[in-house]
Amino acid sequence: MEVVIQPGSAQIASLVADAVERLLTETPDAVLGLATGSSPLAVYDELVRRHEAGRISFARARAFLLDEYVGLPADHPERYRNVIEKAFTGRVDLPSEHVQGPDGSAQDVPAACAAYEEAIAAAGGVDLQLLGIGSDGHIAFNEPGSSLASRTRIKTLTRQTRQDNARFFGGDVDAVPHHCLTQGLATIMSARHLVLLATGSAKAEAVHQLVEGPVSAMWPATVMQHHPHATVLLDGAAASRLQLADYYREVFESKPGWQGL
Ligand SMILES: N[C@@H]1[C@@H](O)[C@H](O)[C@@H](COP(=O)(O)O)O[C@@H]1O
Repeated sequence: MEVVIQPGSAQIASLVADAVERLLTETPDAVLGLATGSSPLAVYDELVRRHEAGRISFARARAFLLDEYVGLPADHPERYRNVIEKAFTGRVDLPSEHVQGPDGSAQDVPAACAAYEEAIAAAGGVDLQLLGIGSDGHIAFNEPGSSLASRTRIKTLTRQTRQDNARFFGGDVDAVPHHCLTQGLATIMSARHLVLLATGSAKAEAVHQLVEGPVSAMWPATVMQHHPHATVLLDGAAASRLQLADYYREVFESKPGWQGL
């Protein structure tokens, strides 16, 4: 796992956009894994800037979302399909029919989850998966206790996650759905490159566990320690509990430029 500590979101966004630009230059029909939440927003803004400057085209790319709330109406602004369109995909030349997410309004939930797994596999798998991390260590919506071998399925959100996300629902925790459909940990682990972003001290303990803790379903993100190509980008606050922070800084500073993330 590569740990990259940067001064702030702007520097992190630039490095991640470099990785996406490089991928799309080499493979214009690459498959992107998109995350919602506030962590990737600076990355999306930077990708939009580069698209507007004529540096990146998403016209042939495809994208899959990590997760979706269950039961929100199709036009609800917090439905992740709508959130990602507003934050990113609707601002670039990525055709909307190339963007898929789990179907949170499906009547047959197991069938919808299986269909989503099949769609990702049929696209050849995800090349680069963006990830945030919950303060309880979840990735996508894989809450503590999630099977490390899990695939796309329905999950019940923890009180903590619903409280964390209440800010997107006018501060009303009761307005946050109890259920979601989420890619499983094994689904996420099938992506070829995992890129996790975390900023702020609220993430410091989860980041410490992710990078330096034992692999455990209690901190689901720790499964990433088993991934052969995982990059974790942090600001100083999110990195503040890392025991080997100085070493990670030294490794990144002495990294050959051609290597990229
Ligand atoms: N399902 C999303 C996750 O994919 C995201 O990583 C997490 C952190 O969000 P934020 O980046 O806003 O802190 O929030 C939600 O729970």
